[in-house]
Amino acid sequence: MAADAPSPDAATSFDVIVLGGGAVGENVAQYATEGTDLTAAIVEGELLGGECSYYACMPSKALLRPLAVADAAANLPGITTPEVDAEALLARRDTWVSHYSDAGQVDWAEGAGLQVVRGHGRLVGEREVEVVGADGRGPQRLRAERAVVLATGSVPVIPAELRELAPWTSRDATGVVEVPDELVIVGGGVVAVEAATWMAALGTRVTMLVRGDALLRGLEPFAGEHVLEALRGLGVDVRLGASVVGGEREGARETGLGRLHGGRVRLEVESDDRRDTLEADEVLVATGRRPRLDDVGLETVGLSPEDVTGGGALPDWLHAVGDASGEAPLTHWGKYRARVIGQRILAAATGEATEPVPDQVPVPQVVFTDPQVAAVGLTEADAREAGHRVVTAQVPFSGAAGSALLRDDVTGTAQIVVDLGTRTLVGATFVGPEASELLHAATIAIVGTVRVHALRHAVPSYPAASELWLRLLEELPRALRAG
Ligand SMILES: Cc1cc2nc3c(=O)[nH]c(=O)nc-3n(C[C@H](O)[C@H](O)[C@H](O)COP(=O)(O)OP(=O)(O)OC[C@H]3O[C@@H](n4cnc5c(N)ncnc54)[C@H](O)[C@@H]3O)c2cc1C
Ligand SMILES: NC(=O)c1ccc[n+]([C@@H]2O[C@H](COP(=O)([O-])OP(=O)(O)OC[C@H]3O[C@@H](n4cnc5c(N)ncnc54)[C@H](O)[C@@H]3O)[C@@H](O)[C@H]2O)c1
Repeated sequence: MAADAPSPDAATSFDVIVLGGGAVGENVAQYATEGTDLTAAIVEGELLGGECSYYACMPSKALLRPLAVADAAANLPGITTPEVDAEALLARRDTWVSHYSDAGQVDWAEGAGLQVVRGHGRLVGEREVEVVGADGRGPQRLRAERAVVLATGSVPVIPAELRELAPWTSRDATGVVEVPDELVIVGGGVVAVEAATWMAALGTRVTMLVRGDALLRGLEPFAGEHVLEALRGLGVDVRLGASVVGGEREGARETGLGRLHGGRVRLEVESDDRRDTLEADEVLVATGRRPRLDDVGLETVGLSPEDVTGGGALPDWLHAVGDASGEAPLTHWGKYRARVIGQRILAAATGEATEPVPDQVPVPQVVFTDPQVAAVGLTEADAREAGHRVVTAQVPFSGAAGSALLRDDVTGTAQIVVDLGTRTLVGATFVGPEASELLHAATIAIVGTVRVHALRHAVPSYPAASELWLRLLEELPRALRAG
């Protein structure tokens, strides 16, 4: 059973204490102890399983998948188009978030021999942690004999001009209960484009205010262009170069997850030196996230949040992983780093050899819009900026029989970026239906430093979408065909 802080009979000393029981915290605790007698406590202030399980990845993908299938079906002659059933869609979301119960995760943790301590944890000195229960009980003092891991995740950044409006954050969008007739989304990143997709499907009139001139900056420009076209096709009013400079709302207050947070919102919007007023039932802030390190007691050990996220060395007993570390805020990346760091903690305790880790591991990411965007490694621009001499190959997503067969209106683009010196892949981006499934081959090619001439002998099945790889390799200069 999970321990409520403070629990008089709970052990107060553990080999490893993990602050934050998101997917990443769970993984690091598991990898730091598995197959040994080492003990670990996971201190969790909300739900074990964290943001991804209840408020982020799981609910958003539970909402998006039926929509993508319905849209594909609408463009596949031979089957009757399924209709979106909002109530059933939200019910699917509720199932996938286990109705906001973490009982299953607690069972898993206990099965893995991990102690769950409920409450807010903070450092109070070297290897010393204090936990205060959600009801204010405590504090309970815990001691880490070997390591403390900060896996406290991240919080949304809310621009000052919107704070007084009690805006929706991504939690409300994924947990939507009261579907607004009109919604303004501020931001043009991943949360914004995914949320716009499901909110539009639920029948909301969505306006996106994007301060830059493109969506999904940081990815290949063609990715943002495809998604812009798709969102506009769904009826989303995407306004580029538009910034919120002020706003007001009557009765702005927290009313609960996914419920309207007050009366109508009035926003002052600046674009092209013009000011307009925009009204809506709700405003969703999707302007990025920052590591949650303000309230973990770093000052008690002479550290600041910047010391943790800056990439410098931390004391040997302290680690940061996942969103809290300032690295790519993605579940799979955090879990990868958790496996590496967990294994290092275990190795230090047992004398086992540490697993070798390559210097440069590329970060993959999938944006689950329709079409999907899947990218790994460097964009062409980033590769050039990093000093690589590169060549790219680009083909339409419909360029192979298998990818064209996926639906009759296939749009999208596939591109690889190849370093001319090493003749290996340094980046790849696929935009198209089910593009996520093409990505891992690129990740393997980069991690394995496979020369592109060798990839020509990796034969994709016919007619599968992976035949796009053949098209891409054929587009490269002939000189690269020789090893
Ligand atoms: C809408 C949305 C959709 C997303 N979709 C995807 C996706 O499809 N794929 C993907 O890879 N990534 C996705 N992400 C990113 C992903 O959610 C995060 O990268 C991931 O949750 C990070 O995991 P974490 O364990 O580091 O942090 P979290 O999941 O945030 O977990 C941290 C935990 O620590 C607890 N905590 C914090 N401070 C304390 C404290 N002092 N004491 C005790 N407990 C504490 C919190 O309650 C929380 O449970 C999405 C993000 C959002 C916002
Ligand atoms: N499918 C996935 O893997 C997935 C899905 C959702 C979120 N995530 C993760 O969550 C993280 C956070 O997502 P996000 O969309 O909030 O952040 P983001 O960094 O992807 O996008 C933030 C957007 O807000 C804009 N912005 C920033 N400050 C602003 C301001 N003051 N006013 C107006 N616009 C502003 C930026 O220009 C950008 O368009 C992402 O980095 C991503 O790693 C992943």
